[in-house]
Amino acid sequence: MSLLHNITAGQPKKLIKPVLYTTFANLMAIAPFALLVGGARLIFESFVHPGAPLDVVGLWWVCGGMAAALIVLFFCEVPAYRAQFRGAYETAAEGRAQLAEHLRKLSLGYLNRRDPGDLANMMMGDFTLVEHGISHLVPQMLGALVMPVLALAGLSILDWRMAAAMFAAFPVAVVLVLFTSRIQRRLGANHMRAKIDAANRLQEYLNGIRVIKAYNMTGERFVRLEKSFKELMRHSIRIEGLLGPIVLSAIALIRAGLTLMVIVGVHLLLGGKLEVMTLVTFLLIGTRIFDPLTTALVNYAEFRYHEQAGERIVQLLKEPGMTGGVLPPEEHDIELRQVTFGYNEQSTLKNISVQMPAGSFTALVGPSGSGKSTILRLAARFYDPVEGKVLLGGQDMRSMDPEALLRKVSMVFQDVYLFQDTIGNNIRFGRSGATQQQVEEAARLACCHEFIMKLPQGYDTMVGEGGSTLSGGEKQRISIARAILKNAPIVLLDEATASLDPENEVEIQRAIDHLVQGRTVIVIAHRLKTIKNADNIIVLDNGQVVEQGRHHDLLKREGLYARLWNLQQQTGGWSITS
Ligand SMILES: Nc1ncnc2c1ncn2[C@@H]1O[C@H](COP(=O)(O)OP(=O)(O)OP(=O)(O)O)[C@@H](O)[C@H]1O
Repeated sequence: MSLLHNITAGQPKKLIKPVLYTTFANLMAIAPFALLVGGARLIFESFVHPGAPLDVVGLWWVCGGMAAALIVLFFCEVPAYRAQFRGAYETAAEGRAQLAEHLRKLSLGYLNRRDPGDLANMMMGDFTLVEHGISHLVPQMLGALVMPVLALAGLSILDWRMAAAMFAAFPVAVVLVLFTSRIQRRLGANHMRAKIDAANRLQEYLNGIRVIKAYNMTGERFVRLEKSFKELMRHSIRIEGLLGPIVLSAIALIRAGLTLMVIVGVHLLLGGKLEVMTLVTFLLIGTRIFDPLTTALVNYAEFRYHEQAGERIVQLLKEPGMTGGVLPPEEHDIELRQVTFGYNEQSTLKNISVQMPAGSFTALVGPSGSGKSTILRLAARFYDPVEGKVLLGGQDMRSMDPEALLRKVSMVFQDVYLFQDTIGNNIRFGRSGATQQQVEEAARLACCHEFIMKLPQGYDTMVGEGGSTLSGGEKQRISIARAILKNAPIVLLDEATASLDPENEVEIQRAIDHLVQGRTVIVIAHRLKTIKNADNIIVLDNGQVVEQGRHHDLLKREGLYARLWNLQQQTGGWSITS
């Protein structure tokens, strides 16, 4: 049962229709064959009993019956075919959507631990194997067994000795194939790993193709990619090379049943212990019975590999998402109370306690790697702390529904991601169902309406994947428009670095001013002049709060903040001097 559960990626009910229809179609497929045996018996009757007239009427009935059976069979096979493919594609489509939904609920910590190639392969490759399992393997395997099982029952009644000879080797073949299961599991897992590694290498190669070209590293990177492809080839050859001969041996054993049956049949016939008609019946059925049996056997071997793909999906679906069902409160002050957190064994934040009152403007400052982005991620509950609590309105965020919580938060990051969709829809992502007027209003406040209107199709202009067709400043402003449209009471902002030109900088600053009005705002500040008016500046160093207060107070202390401030005053940005 767990095999069927796995191969359907947790939806075994989807097999009911395809299996029932296919089994019925296979039952119907026996009718013409049974009529053929009947016809042959009529013909042989006149030879076995010389002088007996040929039953011409009976033969015509057989012919008519065969024609009718063919028509009935056609009308059985069409719905069977439809049920198989509908079942397969429905399962894959629903399963992919269910998995995508589940991924959204998992913590970023879990997703970070998994390779992106692994998840992409699961979404596309593993579900394709599940599709094939439902459309072909399981219905064909079970359907193929209908004829041999009925034949075994019928022939055993006709002559048990002949039936025993016919199926003598079958149990041995089954044991042989079952024996391969464990080897196949190990080889299948290795093959799957090699496939994921090749997908990761390919993704890395494609993502980094600009850097590869710029540094002329084509050769070196390509060697890694080529190596992963060769490794995949090696595992593919190994899985086929080891399992192929075992499955072929099992097939040979099954087919040997026909020879054994003929030998036993001739022996019994010569000894006068078997009628000619019985031998003829066995011969006729024997030639037809071994193909479905070998189909079932080969399908079973393949089935185990596909089952592993489904099992991976089932395991991921079992992975618990972030807990909490309580709706977040209407008070929007945020507090980190004695929080310790690390992405791995190392602690990134060490026993931090900070408060961000509702409606206040808090700035996070500190050297690179000091933990600023990590605090933002905890405030949005992308992760839960290892120790301590993150509180919203005095309540532990762990108890809150993560999705309801995210509805209260607008985020603007440095690395803006835009979807391959129109600019209008990319802004509407902030609030689905927003009218065109509302989208344009948000775009105006974010200082991007003008440049959008200059584009060929205005708000209907398509954006390349990740926003590749727009400049950094333009993408930033679109993401601010998105956040303005969302109109959430909490704003988390990773301020753009000094890489923007002065014109863009002024516009983005204006857009941000609109976004943060009257909200609880936490900003990661790279340029300290932008946070001079912050209500509280939290200075981090190596995962700890080393100072906090207002700009002038911190300057007076002459600590890390004052040093960073003086440094920025001196440089004002980097330049090439020679
Ligand atoms: N997803 C992650 N997995 C593992 N370690 C991470 C991850 N993200 C950040 N880190 C590590 O955590 C530490 C703090 O990172 P964080 O991004 O919070 O610093 P930051 O102060 O925002 O840095 P920057 O100003 O350079 O963006 C760093 O040592 C970083 O390497």
